[in-house]
Order: sequence, then C-alpha cells, then structure tokens
Amino acid sequence: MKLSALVGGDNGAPAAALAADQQVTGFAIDHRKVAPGTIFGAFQGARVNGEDFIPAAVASGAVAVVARPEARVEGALHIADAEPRRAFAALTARFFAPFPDTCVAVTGTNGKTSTVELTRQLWRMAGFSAASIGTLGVTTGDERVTTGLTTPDVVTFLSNMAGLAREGVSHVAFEASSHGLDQFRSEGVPVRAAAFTNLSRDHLDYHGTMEGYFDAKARLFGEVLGVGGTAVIWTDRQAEPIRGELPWRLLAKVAADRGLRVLTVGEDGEALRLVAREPGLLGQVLTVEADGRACTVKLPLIGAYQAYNALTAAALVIATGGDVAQTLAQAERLQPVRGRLERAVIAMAGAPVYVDYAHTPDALEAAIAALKPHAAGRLIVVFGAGGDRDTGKRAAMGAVAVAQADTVYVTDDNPRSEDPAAIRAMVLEGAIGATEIGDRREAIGAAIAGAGPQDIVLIAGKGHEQGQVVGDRVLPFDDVTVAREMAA
Ligand SMILES: CC(=O)N[C@H]1[C@@H](OP(=O)(O)OP(=O)(O)OC[C@H]2O[C@@H](n3ccc(=O)[nH]c3=O)[C@H](O)[C@@H]2O)O[C@H](CO)[C@@H](O)[C@@H]1O[C@H](C)C(=O)N[C@@H](C)C(=O)N[C@H](CCC(=O)O)C(=O)O
Ligand SMILES: Nc1ncnc2c1ncn2[C@@H]1O[C@H](COP(=O)(O)OP(=O)(O)OP(=O)(O)O)[C@@H](O)[C@H]1O
Ligand SMILES: N[C@H](CCC[C@H](N)C(=O)O)C(=O)O
Ligand SMILES: [Mg+2]
Repeated sequence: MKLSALVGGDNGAPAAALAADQQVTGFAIDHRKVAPGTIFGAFQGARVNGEDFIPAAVASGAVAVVARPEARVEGALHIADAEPRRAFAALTARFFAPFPDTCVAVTGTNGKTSTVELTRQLWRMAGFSAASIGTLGVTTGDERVTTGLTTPDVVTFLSNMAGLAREGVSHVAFEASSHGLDQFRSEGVPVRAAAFTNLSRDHLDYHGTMEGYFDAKARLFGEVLGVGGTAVIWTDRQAEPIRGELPWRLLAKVAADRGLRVLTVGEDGEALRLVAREPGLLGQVLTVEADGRACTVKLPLIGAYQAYNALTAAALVIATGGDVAQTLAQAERLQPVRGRLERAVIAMAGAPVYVDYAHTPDALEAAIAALKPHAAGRLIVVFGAGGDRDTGKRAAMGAVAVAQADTVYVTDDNPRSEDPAAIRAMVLEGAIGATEIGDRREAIGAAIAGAGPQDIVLIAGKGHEQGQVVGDRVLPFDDVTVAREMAA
C-alpha cells in the first residue's frame, strides 16, 4: 500500500509532502522494529519519550512518523496529531483491515479473561468460528498463542485481528485492560458490544486514583464502542462509588447518553436478572429472568464470580444477535477457564487443591467465597503479591485472606525488580497471624501437607502463569504442576 493511499486526500497530509510517494511495509511503535517502509509511532511513555528515537527510526528507513505537532521529524513525513496514539491506531487499522465482523470488548478489574473465554465458547456452540484475545493469549478453537500482555501493543493487536479474519474467524471477544485503553492499544476494529464486569482496587500505581482508573475504563463506552453498539453492564453492587455514584450506573449512562443500547445484567439487571443462585458440589443452579420469563440454568462452573462472568458472556452473545433462550441453554455446556478455580489435584489426605488467578483484594475475596461452601473443614490459602505493581493492594489482600480463610500462608508471587521479603512484609502488615514462607514451592508443600480430609487448599495469584518473574529472569513455575508434585 502506498503512503498516499493511507494518509493522502481526506486523510490529512498535504499533497506536496507526498511528492515522493513511498510503499508502506508495516508499522512499529518501537524504533528497534523499524524496517524500510515502516510508519513509526513516536509516543511519550511512562518510562521514556518515544520522540527521542525519531532520528534513529528515520535512519532505519521509516517513511512517516506519527507524533505530536511539537515533535521534530526530519527526513520522513510528519503525521502530526495532538493524540498521536489514536491517530497511529487509525492508520494501522486502515493498513491491516479487514477484521472479523463481530468484535466485542470486555473491561473491569476482574473477570475479563474469564468473560472473553466464556463468550468464545458460547459463540462456538452457536456455530460460529470464534476467538478470544487477552491474558491467555490468542485462543481459537484449535490453538492458543501467548502474547505476553493482556492487551498487546496496537500493531500486534491489529495484525492478530486481521490474521484471524484471514483464517475465517468471524467473532472475536477481547480484553480491554485499563492500561490498554489508556494507551489506545486496542483501537481500530469496529466494536459491536462492550462489557463491564466490576471495579475494585488495582493498578493505582499507574492510574493514581480510583477516578483515574475508572475514567480509563469509561473510554471503552464513551469512545471505543461503535455507533449502533450495545453496552453490557454487570450491575456490580459491591463497588465503591466513583464521584458519588456506583460505577456501573455511570457507565450505563455514558452509553445511554450516546444513544447506544444498554443491557444490564446481574441481581439489579433488566436484560438478564439473576434472581437466585444455588451452589452445588460441581456447579450451580441459576434462576435467571429474561424478557419477563424465569428460566433455570444448570451452570457447570463453581463460584459466584463465574456465574457473573457466564451471564455477562451470555449477554454479549445476545447483544450480537444470539437468541436468549438458546444462549442460556448453551451455558449449561461451558467448560472451566484455565487457572480460574481450576482443581489441580486431590491431596493424599483427601483435600482438593485449587489454583486461581486472584491477584486483587476483591478477587481473593471472591475466590475464597467460591470455595468456602465446599469446605467442611478449613480453607487454607497460599498467596503473595506481584512486584512493580500497585503496592497499596498488598496489605488489603493480606487482610482479606486472614478475615475470610482459616489458615494463611504468605509467599512470593512474581517479585520482578523488587525485594521479595519487602513485598511479603507489606502483605503481612494486613495478614496478622499468617505464616510466611518465601519460597512458593515450599509454601504450597506446607499447605498441602497440613491439609486434612475435610479441608480445601487455594493457591492464588498466578493461575495459568507458566513462570515466576524474579529480577529480569523468568523461572519455570506452574502452580498446578507444583501442587501435583507436592501432593504426590
Ligand atoms: C506501564 C505500561 O503499560 N507500559 C507499556 C507501554 O509503555 P509506554 O508507552 O509507557 O512505553 P515506554 O517504555 O515509556 O516507551 C515509550 C515509547 O518509546 C518506545 N521506545 C522505547 C524504547 C526504545 O528503545 N525505543 C522505543 O521506540 C516504546 O515502544 C514506546 O512506544 O507500552 C509498551 C509497548 O506497548 C508496553 O510493553 C509496556 O508494558 C509494560 C511492559 C507492562 O508491564 N505493562 C503492564 C503493566 C500492563 O500493561 N498490564 C496490562 C494488564 C493489566 C490487567 O489486565 O490487570 C496489560 O494490558 O497487559
Ligand atoms: N466477576 C468477578 N468478580 C470478582 N472476582 C472475579 C470475577 N471474575 C474473576 N474474578 C477473580 O479474578 C481472578 C482473575 O480473573 P480473570 O483472569 O478472569 O480476570 P482479568 O480481569 O482478566 O484479570 P487481569 O487483570 O489479570 O487480566 C479470578 O481468578 C478470580 O479470583
Ligand atoms: N495483569 C496483571 C497480572 C498480575 C498477576 C500476578 N501474578 C502478578 O504478577 O502481580 C498485572 O499485570 O497486574
Ligand atoms: Mg485478564
């Protein structure tokens, strides 16, 4: 594709600037990935200023640079925009299109991965070729490829989307993390429906305040969700108010004010109202009111939180044309999501051992609450907190654990660049009376060895993760595998 076709005419660039029209070969936001013919996006980041790499990008063959008007660009076309990330995403999308017809996005503090995966499963049961993109990577019916981040960078995101379309995938559900939304990482594809799961404390190191964190998520409903789209809103009762109002009500209003359709789901929901929930040993029975009729859904997943995510997923399917009764009936065949209340093994003494990705205070509370009704004896929890992430959540996670569980081991998660002992000390400030065992394998071993036949062990924080990040090394580590080894 020629540069003029991408940025000429109505797209803004003066004809003179395009006198020497060139072939565009690709897009990059990192100057080290620039090759001849690349369009480089130079953005001010949290760590460094990408504008400092413009000369190096041009030297490597960049034909155009998308940057703020005040940035200096010599030797390549300067595509100036006050919001360069947004402008870059729009150009990249024009280059990579077409995309799958039906794309939906999910945001919220917890439940994004679960909801996109359950949505993918429901679409598949309805006969569509579907995929999900998020923390677990890119998942299609046949394979899973990991990308490292929940929301990959915009170039990876759009090229993945285009690749899925080429493979014949028509339906994609993707996670829109608050970082991703803030940095315009998941832009450019038309979004037909967007869902909100919940809002609680996380990532305040990045967003500063809960209001800032909320505003990043609100952009999904205020801007990213397309005209004619549908907002699916879980009516999260537990959330702290933002500027005096419950977050879900604010988001429903943001969407309604744009004339978009709003489907509310949950105990206070109107489209799908959760009327009752009966936990069973291997699943739960939900009573759901839809279109004025009550129906029963035998959901084969445990935990209130997975019921919430399954209904949110069902609403996304309904929002994009799915039949209400058929979709709810198909929810009875949903499979568990990797690393979310996944039963890893049964200890010699008889205690089931679960692995869950809870890494926020709210998620830890939800995971413990999910398992507690199943434990005739004690609920034993092993967890830690990740380094280089919101430090304020650490003591809060500790407090939730000691308040809700019976026996608590505080161990290491991904320490990253931080001193693991210092992270544990911050968790222990809230976890009064907990046992500290830094080595995660040893902590899991102690919890399993101490569990009686009536007890349940919960290993929280890392879920599906296959490595432990210590400094800049990733040591192989899988909670499920380690639990099995320790139980043997
Ligand atoms: C804090 C954060 O989100 N950082 C991400 C972000 O960085 P940034 O834009 O602030 O970048 P920066 O490092 O300051 O650099 C600025 C610009 O200069 C460019 N650059 C930089 C260096 C260089 O030599 N050459 C160069 O061109 C960079 O590509 C960038 O465009 O953009 C980078 C490229 O896309 C990401 O890799 C990086 O993710 C880091 C690794 C990260 O750990 N992010 C986590 C916090 C994250 O995003 N997590 C969420 C999950 C949250 C959840 O679901 O709970 C996620 O979506 O994965
Ligand atoms: N609807 C929910 N309400 C409360 N907690 C939940 C909910 N869904 C999931 N959780 C908890 O959060 C954990 C992470 O779930 P999931 O991976 O689906 O969320 P996520 O939003 O994708 O997380 P991340 O921010 O890491 O991408 C689960 O293991 C569970 O403990
Ligand atoms: N998406 C989350 C994952 C956290 C997982 C946990 N194991 C940790 O390392 O903190 C984040 O980037 O904050
Ligand atoms: Mg996720």
